[in-house]
Amino acid sequence: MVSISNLRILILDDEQLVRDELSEFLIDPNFKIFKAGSPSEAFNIMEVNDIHIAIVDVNLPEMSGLDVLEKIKEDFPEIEVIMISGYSEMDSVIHAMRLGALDFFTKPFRLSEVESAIERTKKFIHLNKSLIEIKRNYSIITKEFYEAMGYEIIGDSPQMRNLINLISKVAKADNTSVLITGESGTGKELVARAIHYLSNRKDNCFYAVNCSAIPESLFESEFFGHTKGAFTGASDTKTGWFEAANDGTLFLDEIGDMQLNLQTKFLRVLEDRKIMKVGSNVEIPFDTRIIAATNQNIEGLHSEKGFRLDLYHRISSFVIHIDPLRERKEDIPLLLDYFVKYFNRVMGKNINEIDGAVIKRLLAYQFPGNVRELKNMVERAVIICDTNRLSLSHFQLSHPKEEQKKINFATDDNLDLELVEVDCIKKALERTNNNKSKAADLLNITWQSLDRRIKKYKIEM
Ligand SMILES: Nc1ncnc2c1ncn2[C@@H]1O[C@H](COP(=O)(O)OP(=O)(O)OP(=O)(O)O)[C@@H](O)[C@H]1O
Repeated sequence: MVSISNLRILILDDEQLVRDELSEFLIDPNFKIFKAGSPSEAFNIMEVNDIHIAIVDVNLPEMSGLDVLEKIKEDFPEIEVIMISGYSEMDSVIHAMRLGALDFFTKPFRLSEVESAIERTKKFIHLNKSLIEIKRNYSIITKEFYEAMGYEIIGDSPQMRNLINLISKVAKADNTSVLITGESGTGKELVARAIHYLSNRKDNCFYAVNCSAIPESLFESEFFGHTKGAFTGASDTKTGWFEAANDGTLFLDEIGDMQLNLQTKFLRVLEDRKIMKVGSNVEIPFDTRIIAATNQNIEGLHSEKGFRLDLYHRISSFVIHIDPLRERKEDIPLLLDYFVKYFNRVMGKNINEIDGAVIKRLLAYQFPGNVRELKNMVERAVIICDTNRLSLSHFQLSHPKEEQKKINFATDDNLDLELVEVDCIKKALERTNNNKSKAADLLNITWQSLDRRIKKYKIEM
C-alpha cells in the first residue's frame, strides 16, 4: 500500500471550541493539523498546503458547508472531505455525501467516531493512490512500447495489465528464454517483439522463424548457415539465423511443430551456445535470446506431440500465457476503436462513429481467431463503409461454425435473445431466397412483424 507518512488535516469550523477539541482528538505524530474559522481562511490554507483531508462543518459564515464542499471538489479534487453536522441536519449530510463527501460525524462528537471517520478516509486515500500509481506505471510501459516499436499493445483487462507487467519485467532479464503460449491470433508475436524492443537487445536483430515451415533438409543450413560448396546448390556462404540474430532475439513460432530429430540438434546448440556452419568445422559462439511460441498447451505438447522435455525446460525459463479474446471481452471495444483509427489512417477514411449494436454484437461473438480475426473484420468493415459511421451491416462474422451454433440454439455463452432472433431471421431469409412471406411462415410470425424486425436489426437482404 502507498504510505502517506504525514497526513495533513484541515479543520474548518467557526467555533473555536470545536476546532480545539477536534485537534486535541487528532493528536498523532503522523498528523499535521491546520485550523480555519472561515471558508476564506480555509481556502488560503488549501492553496499553499498539500491537504489530504478537510473536516468541514455544515454551518459556516460566508458560505454554507455544502458550498465549501462543492468548491473543494472543483478546485482541489484530490482532497477528501468529512462533514460535521448536528443531529437535526441529516438532510444536509445526505446531500453532502451525494456531492462527494466521504464520511461524516455528528456534534457533539465522540473520539471513536472521529477516529473511525479518519481511518476510513485514510484507507480510501491509500487505495486511490495505489490505483493512480498502477495506472501511471501501465501508461508509462505502453508508451514505451509505442516509442520502441511504432505500434501499441492494446488492452485494459486485468489479464492484459498483468501481461504487460510480465513483459516489462522479463524484457530486462536479457538472457532468459521465454515461452509464449496462447491460441492463434492472440498476439504472441506482438508480445515477443515487445520483449525484444524493451530489452537491451533492441538495437540488434529480431528474427522471426516459423518452425512448422522449415523442411528437415534445410533445417541446419537455415539455422546454422553453410559454407560455399557445402552441398550441391550452395553457391555462396550463408549466414544462419542464430548468427543473424546474434546479440538480438530469435523468435521461434510454432515450436511445437519442430520435428523430433531436429529438436535434438537444436537442444545441443542451445546448450553449447555455439554453432557450426554446414561444411565447416569452425565453432561460432552466439549470444541470442530465444523466445518461442506455441498455440498448443504445454502438457499436450509433451504427451501428444512427444516434444522433448529437456528442450521444453531449456526454452521455458519464463512462460507467458495470453488469454483468448473471448475471456477478456473488455478489450474488444478498445481494440475495435484502435483498429478503426488504424485503418482510417491506412485507407485515408474518416470513420468516427460506431453503432452501439456493433459493439454489442462483437461482445457476444466468440472470436475463434482472436485479435487477428477482429482486426481482419474491422479492415473489411472500413473498406466497405462509405459514410463516417460503422454499423452492423459492415461486419461479417466470418466463422460459420460459431455462427451455426448461435443460429440453431442458445448456448451457455450466448443467451442473447436478440442475437438468436437475428440469426433465425437471416437463416429463414436465406432458405426462402429473401421471400419475406415464406420466411415469415417459416418463422411463424406475420409478414409485417418480419418486416419490422428486418428494419429494426438492419438486416441486409
Ligand atoms: N493486444 C493487441 N493490441 C494490438 N494489436 C494486437 C494485439 N494482439 C494482437 N494484435 C494484432 O493481431 C494480429 C495477430 O497477432 P500475432 O501475429 O502476434 O498473433 P499470434 O498469437 O502470434 O498468432 P499465430 O499463433 O497465428 O502466429 C497482429 O496483427 C497483431 O498486431
